[in-house]
Amino acid sequence: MKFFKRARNSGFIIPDFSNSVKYFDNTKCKILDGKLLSSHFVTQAQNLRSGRKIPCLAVILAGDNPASQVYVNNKIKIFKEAGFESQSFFISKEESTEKKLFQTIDMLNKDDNVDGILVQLPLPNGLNTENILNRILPQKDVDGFLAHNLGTLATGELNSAIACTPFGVMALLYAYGIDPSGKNTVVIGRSNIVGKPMSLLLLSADATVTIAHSKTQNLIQICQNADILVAAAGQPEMVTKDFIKKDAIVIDVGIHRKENRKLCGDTHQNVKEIASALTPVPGGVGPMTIAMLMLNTALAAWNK
Ligand SMILES: Nc1nc2c(c(=O)[nH]1)N[C@@H](CN(C=O)c1ccc(C(=O)N[C@@H](CCC(=O)O)C(=O)O)cc1)CN2
Repeated sequence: MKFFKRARNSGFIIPDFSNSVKYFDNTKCKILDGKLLSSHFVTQAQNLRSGRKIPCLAVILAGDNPASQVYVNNKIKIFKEAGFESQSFFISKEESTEKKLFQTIDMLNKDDNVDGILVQLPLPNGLNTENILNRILPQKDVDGFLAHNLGTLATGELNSAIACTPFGVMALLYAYGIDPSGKNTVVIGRSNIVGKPMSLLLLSADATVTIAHSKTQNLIQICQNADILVAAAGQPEMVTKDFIKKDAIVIDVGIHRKENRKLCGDTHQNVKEIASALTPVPGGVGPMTIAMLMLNTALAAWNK
């Protein structure tokens, strides 16, 4: 964007504001700030800690996925900031067998000081994720991924660990005064980690819920009916403004690294032209995932 141009006749530099409206993002779309909200959670967790058992999380990282290494380090750093304890178990790709992971989980299941066990996903190829996760005791499943905990959520009970990403989405919605009750909501994605628990949480909050996925027909029309649209499709910038009902709230759960190294989500930036609120990537749902992990670990430690 240029504010000046060279005059055609004189060659002088003269002001030119003709494009200035494009300089700032002048849409009215509100940005739902997960980074800010997550920092409030960390502070509150710090304050609540005094006089109680120090919550302890054990993180298992199998293999050498570089993004997973970053996420695990972030978790350890944030736990430390809140005065929580964490232990990490790094298992090389070569050593990552089902037997080795079972042994590590069994040892942590028995350790009374460990309140929560987290196996960082994705696991190296060849390992059966479900088998390995199901080795964790349900009361130590602070990711909320186990069939036991997802099943509890399906009954409408909210008293066992809830998957951190959808839990963080609900916290963000309520923090911005957005009540899903009675709203038409569409969740794109049906994974056990995000799509299904997200839909169950919205249902528990009295929303009308549609789950869309890769085989859904007329996806755009379905999304155009959503007051709240949750994009968890795993496809970079797939959701464009054409999907969005005017003034809808758009929650972007995706996180992808583009060729230019910048991060993007499942939604295109042009949704801001139509939506009334959007979670940014980065700084939206991602930080809330870690905040909710802290909350789940604290609850596992304090509600024994
Ligand atoms: N056992 C688990 N594995 C995975 C989970 C999970 O919840 N439990 N979720 C993702 C990865 N993840 C946490 O593990 C995670 C990803 C991203 C963020 C985040 O805060 N992202 C930042 C951007 C970070 C960057 O610069 O790369 C943001 O969105 O602002 C937090 C947690 C898969 N595996």
